[in-house]
Order: sequence, then C-alpha cells, then structure tokens
Amino acid sequence: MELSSPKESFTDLPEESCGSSRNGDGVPPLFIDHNAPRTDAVDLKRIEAAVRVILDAVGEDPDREGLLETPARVARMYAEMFAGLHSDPARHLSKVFTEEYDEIVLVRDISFCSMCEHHLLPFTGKAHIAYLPSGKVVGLSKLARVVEEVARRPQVQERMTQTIADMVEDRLSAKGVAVVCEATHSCMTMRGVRKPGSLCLTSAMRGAFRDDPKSRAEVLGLINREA
Ligand SMILES: Nc1nc2c(ncn2[C@@H]2O[C@H](COP(=O)(O)OP(=O)(O)OP(=O)(O)O)[C@@H](O)[C@H]2O)c(=O)[nH]1
Ligand SMILES: [Zn+2]
Repeated sequence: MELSSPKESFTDLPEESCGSSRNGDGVPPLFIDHNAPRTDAVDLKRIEAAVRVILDAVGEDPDREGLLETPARVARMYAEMFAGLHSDPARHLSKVFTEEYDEIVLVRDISFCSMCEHHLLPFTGKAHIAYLPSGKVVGLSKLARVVEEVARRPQVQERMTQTIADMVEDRLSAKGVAVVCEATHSCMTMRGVRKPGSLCLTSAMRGAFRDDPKSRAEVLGLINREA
C-alpha cells in the first residue's frame, strides 16, 4: 500500500515552488519559507464556485453581505489545510548528521490538525515520535515539520500515523521507530454520534519497537510518562 500517497514525484520541484512564493495579488512576499509546503497548487476558483453552491443548497444567500467573501476565505482555508498533498514531507529528514548516540530520541506532544477524509472535518491532537538512531540523527524540529505537513491531507488517523513512521524509518535508517497519535475527531464530537471527550489513539511501531517487547515497553513508558 502506498502510504505517503503524493500523486506525483515531488523530488524535482524547483525550490521556489515550496512556500508562499506569491500571494493572490501577485505581490512578492516579504520572505520565502522554503520549509513550507505549497499552497499554490490548489484551484481556488473552483472551490469558491463549489462553496457558493453549498451555501445556496443549504438555504443561504451567497450574495448577502456577510457571506460575500466566504467562498474565497474557504478556498484559502482548503489550500492551507491540504497543502500537504503537494509536497513531500520526507524532505525535512534529508539533512541528517552523524552522532554516536544509540538510545531513544523522543519528541513528544507535537500538536497537529488534520482533516478526516470521510467528512472533511478536522481531527486535532498530538503526535509523539521516537526513534533509535543507527549513527544518524536529525534536527528535532524536522520531526515536528514532518507531522505538520503529513497532517495537511484528507486522511484517516491510522494512515497518518503509518506515513510518519515509514518516513522516519526510511530516511534515518533507524533501528526502531515508534509513532503514537492521539486525536479528537470533530465528526464524532460535533455531529453524528456526538461524543465530546472521546479520544482516538493510534500507533505505528517499526524495527526494535515492534519486535522487542522491552524496547516497546520502554518507549511507551516515556511517551506516557507524566511530564
Ligand atoms: N478508522 C477511522 N475512522 C474514522 C476516522 N475519521 C472518521 N472516521 C469514521 O469514518 C466513519 C464513516 O462512516 P460512515 O457510516 O460511512 O459515515 P456516517 O454515516 O457519517 O457515520 P457516522 O459518523 O457514524 O454518522 C465513521 O465511523 C467515522 O467515525 C479515522 O481517522 N479513522
Ligand atoms: Zn469523519
């Protein structure tokens, strides 16, 4: 199964295609964040038209003053929420450095906001990423960047968790990878079954964390430890 699921190869994207290299008015930005995913690959005009249809269909007047700018706002919002479809989050893991450290590295409580692919409603929570290095480590912020960008896709939590684990395992050649995500799904809290407070936990274990019960228990103990 293709877990990272970009629709094309992004390795050949020109550098300037990453980040908000221009805004809607064609005015150059103050700076270019080369770490940011693309937000310019989304068809804003088609989203705007669709939002007008939705407003009309629910019985609203898309031409009343308060809603005039709403289709454009929603289009920009989707471009932001789905920017991860147009980038390869694993690129953040390309700058690794050598360090003789072979114990657990864990970054906990990385907040994220993703979109459930069934209802296009947000699921929000925290991701915890641990790995056992094999001579190579990566900047800690890069793990958070991977979470931030993988989250910006329509998906289920299970796939998001596995995608992150596979990227870390692959790029760092880690001896073990553990990813745990915990999230609240709006589609379960604000509609449908309406269960506020319910939490979904998913994990993806690779290498030693999957095969060795002691390593698995150690990393889960660190993830669950009181801060
Ligand atoms: N496994 C999994 N399910 C999810 C996730 N996000 C949303 N869902 C579920 O997707 C399911 C979609 O079920 P359907 O029966 O097709 O849609 P529905 O009639 O809107 O379902 P209800 O939410 O029960 O009202 C629901 O049970 C959601 O809770 C996720 O990340 N992982
Ligand atoms: Zn849902």
